[in-house]
Amino acid sequence: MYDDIGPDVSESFLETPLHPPTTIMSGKLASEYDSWKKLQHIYDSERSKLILKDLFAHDPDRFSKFSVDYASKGGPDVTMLLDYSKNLITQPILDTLLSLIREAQVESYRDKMFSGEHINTSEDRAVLHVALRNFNDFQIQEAGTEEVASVLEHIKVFSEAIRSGEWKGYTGKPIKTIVNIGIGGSDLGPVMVTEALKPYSKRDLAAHFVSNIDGTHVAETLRVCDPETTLFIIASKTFTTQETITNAESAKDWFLQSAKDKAHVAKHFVALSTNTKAVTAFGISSENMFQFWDWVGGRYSLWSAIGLSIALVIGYNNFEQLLQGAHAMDKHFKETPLEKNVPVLLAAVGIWYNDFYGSQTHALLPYDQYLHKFADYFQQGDMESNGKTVTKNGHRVNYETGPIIWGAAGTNGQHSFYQLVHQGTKLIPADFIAPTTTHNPIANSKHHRILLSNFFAQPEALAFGKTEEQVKKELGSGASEALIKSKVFEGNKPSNSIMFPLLTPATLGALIAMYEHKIFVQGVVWGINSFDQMGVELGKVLAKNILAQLEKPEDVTGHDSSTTGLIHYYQKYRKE
Ligand SMILES: O=P(O)(O)OC[C@H]1O[C@@H](O)[C@H](O)[C@@H](O)[C@@H]1O
Repeated sequence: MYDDIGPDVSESFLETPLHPPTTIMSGKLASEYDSWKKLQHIYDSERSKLILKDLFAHDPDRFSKFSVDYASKGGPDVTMLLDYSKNLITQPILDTLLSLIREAQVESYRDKMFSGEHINTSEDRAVLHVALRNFNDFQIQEAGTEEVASVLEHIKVFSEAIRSGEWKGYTGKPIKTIVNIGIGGSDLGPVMVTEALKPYSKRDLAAHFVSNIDGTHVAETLRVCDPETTLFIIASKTFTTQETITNAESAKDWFLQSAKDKAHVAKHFVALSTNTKAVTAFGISSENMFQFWDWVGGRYSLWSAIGLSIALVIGYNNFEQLLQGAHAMDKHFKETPLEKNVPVLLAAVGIWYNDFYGSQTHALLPYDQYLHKFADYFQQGDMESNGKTVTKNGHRVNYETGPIIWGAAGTNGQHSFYQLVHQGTKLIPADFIAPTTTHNPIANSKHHRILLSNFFAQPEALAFGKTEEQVKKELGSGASEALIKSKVFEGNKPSNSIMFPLLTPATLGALIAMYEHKIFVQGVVWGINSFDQMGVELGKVLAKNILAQLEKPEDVTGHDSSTTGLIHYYQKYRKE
């Protein structure tokens, strides 16, 4: 049944809609909106006046005007500060950006998403990751949403059985190691969250994540696993993804070399999927399957059964806190006026740089080692969602869509790529993210104070720079012109700063949901479908074809000379 693994079976292509999408689109390109034209005019005529140094000098209240104190309403207490004052905006610019968001009917699309309308038009699906963390609050009409609570209960019971040692492996020993086998959305969320919430983890339960088809990934992982005490979690929405199924088969072969009897698979393999048939065919019984639904997009799925590894690592109660923190952010996004709506504001300033300043990238810079996978996670979250050139109506856009997302945990980045951010030729908007309090207050929190001093200093340096006069004064007479120029920081580089008291499960939930909704808002403005991923298909199709040609040089046909040459090189030098 796995003959057709790979090219044409990703979640995007599984169910091509046979009937037209239910949502009627206006068909306008973003650049046709009046507010877009107004923004272009403002950019052309006022750009030279948008100097952060002057904007701050002329308005002592700039910080309070351009910052929001987020506080959760209901659920666990979460507070967060968004300071967006160090952006190249004025109140009229922000107002116009918000008009653009209104003109694009973001509020109406937001409500459509929350009510379960099929806003993923190309696949005719609802987009309901918000239903996974809803706790019976919003009214959502979609088949499957009524089953969310029972899947959470399944996760709870199972994770407690594993964590307490009640669940035993085939030789009667408790589980000591879990291995999540998945890729993309079935990997990045659990990896990022389990890293981020390490202080809440059960330290004597080792967690590994295998994603890459490169045999090295699974081989190196299995090297440190004991088949008697290892649980494999096969995470795949479609359960047809080539990498995941191949890795899972290899893990099963490795396990059976020791366990011998296939009946033991039930104690050591569970599946997280929407595809019961394929899970059963793999040899995992439906009792050991944690269900989710086609309205959960892969990159929005950590809140679903895909989060099982998270619940195992941090415990079910903490997993639920993560969901509740996200739910409170959903409420904020749904109910707060645009002017104070954190995801909307992030989206608005992002559009300003992406579409008017021509910024190509956006950096996520968490000053928290636990968030070291945050940018990796949102590379998929943002770039797979908004990396599109065609609108929902099939028109080619004549503006930039999703930014390139990248970043690293501070202060490491400062010693590598910050040089270019400060003095390079590109404008790189960045989000600086930090907790006021650390989980590791070693040396009387000295480390954290140093970390935060950098967190405060970098946006300040980016915004205000260092003038030639300042450099001259510092260097004194005799310094060469070239040296002086090399030490000037032009400044006027924009950033957001996001702070919260402590990286708790609920805070992390809110932070992730905040970025999810930012991505949503931008996608609606650009008129694209943020919830399919057709762009990942072509390479898979070509790879399937090439895989069948790898044996003999004479089989290699139908390629350009470069691809043919590369395959021939492989065939000449490979050693099996
Ligand atoms: O969970 P699955 O079905 O194995 O899919 C994994 C990933 O597969 C990729 O092809 C998709 O681009 C991702 O969006 C998805 O998360």
